[in-house]
Amino acid sequence: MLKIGLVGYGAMGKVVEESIQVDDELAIFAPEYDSSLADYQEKVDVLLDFSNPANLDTIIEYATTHKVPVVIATTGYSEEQEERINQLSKEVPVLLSANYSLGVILMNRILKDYSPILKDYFDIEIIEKHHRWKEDAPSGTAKMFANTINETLNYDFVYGREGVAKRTDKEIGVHAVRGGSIVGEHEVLFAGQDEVLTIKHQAFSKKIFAVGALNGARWLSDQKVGFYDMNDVLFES
Ligand SMILES: NC(=O)C1=CN([C@@H]2O[C@H](COP(=O)(O)OP(=O)(O)OC[C@H]3O[C@@H](n4cnc5c(N)ncnc54)[C@H](OP(=O)(O)O)[C@@H]3O)[C@@H](O)[C@H]2O)C=CC1
Ligand SMILES: O=C(O)C1=N[C@H](C(=O)O)C[C@H](O)C1
Repeated sequence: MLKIGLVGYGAMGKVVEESIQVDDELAIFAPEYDSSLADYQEKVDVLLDFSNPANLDTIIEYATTHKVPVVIATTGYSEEQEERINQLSKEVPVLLSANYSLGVILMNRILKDYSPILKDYFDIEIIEKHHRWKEDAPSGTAKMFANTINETLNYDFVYGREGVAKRTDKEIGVHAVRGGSIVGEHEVLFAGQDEVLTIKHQAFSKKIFAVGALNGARWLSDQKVGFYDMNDVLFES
């Protein structure tokens, strides 16, 4: 039985709890459903964080003190925080993904393989859509896609456009839409002359993120100290 220390009991935390309750191999451990790990009376096997970047200090302190692997799902970290997560991975196993759905991980792989070809023919724009309660913009997934596409390009990222804002050849536009209860949509447009190629992922339920992150937690519990992403979970084992 793997004891999951759930950090964050918001919209995603509740869906994670539901997913754990129907799984005989997992147990949830978050006694007060409080984001403060100081209340944990018992050592958990893996921390699973769906909360807020403001919790990072507490997570690092708990993980390093108890030598517990950490699955990070929270998005919106600053560069300085990303560097601290990197340092954390030198002490405990860390799995980080801005999106734990299978479709998005596969889409990222498609973008990695095909953007180097497509970039010679098309302008690239990313559009993400999320629910009205989302705090960070653009989404972690949109940033992941932008970084993947840019691996071989070194273009500028342009976040939205306003006023006189003519596009250049060497930019990737990134656009965030917020409204209603949209679970999560990510679209990458490859726009050419008289034709547009679109690669798109739509999430219809938050369950896909919870299930993916729990699979990641199972996998991470057997790993050595290091920094991992979902490619390691899905394709390297
Ligand atoms: N990687 C992935 O696949 C996915 C990642 N996410 C990310 O997970 C995170 C949580 O998403 P979601 O559950 O929808 O968000 P919610 O706002 O619904 O929940 C956030 C949770 O974090 C807690 N929290 C702790 N500290 C803070 C703080 N300083 N400010 C705000 N909240 C805090 C909240 O506690 P309280 O209620 O007491 O404020 C709440 O329990 C987000 O960063 C989101 O982008 C979401 C879906 C998929
Ligand atoms: O906040 C959300 O809801 C989501 N956040 C993640 C992100 O920022 O990419 C993943 C998913 O799209 C849902």
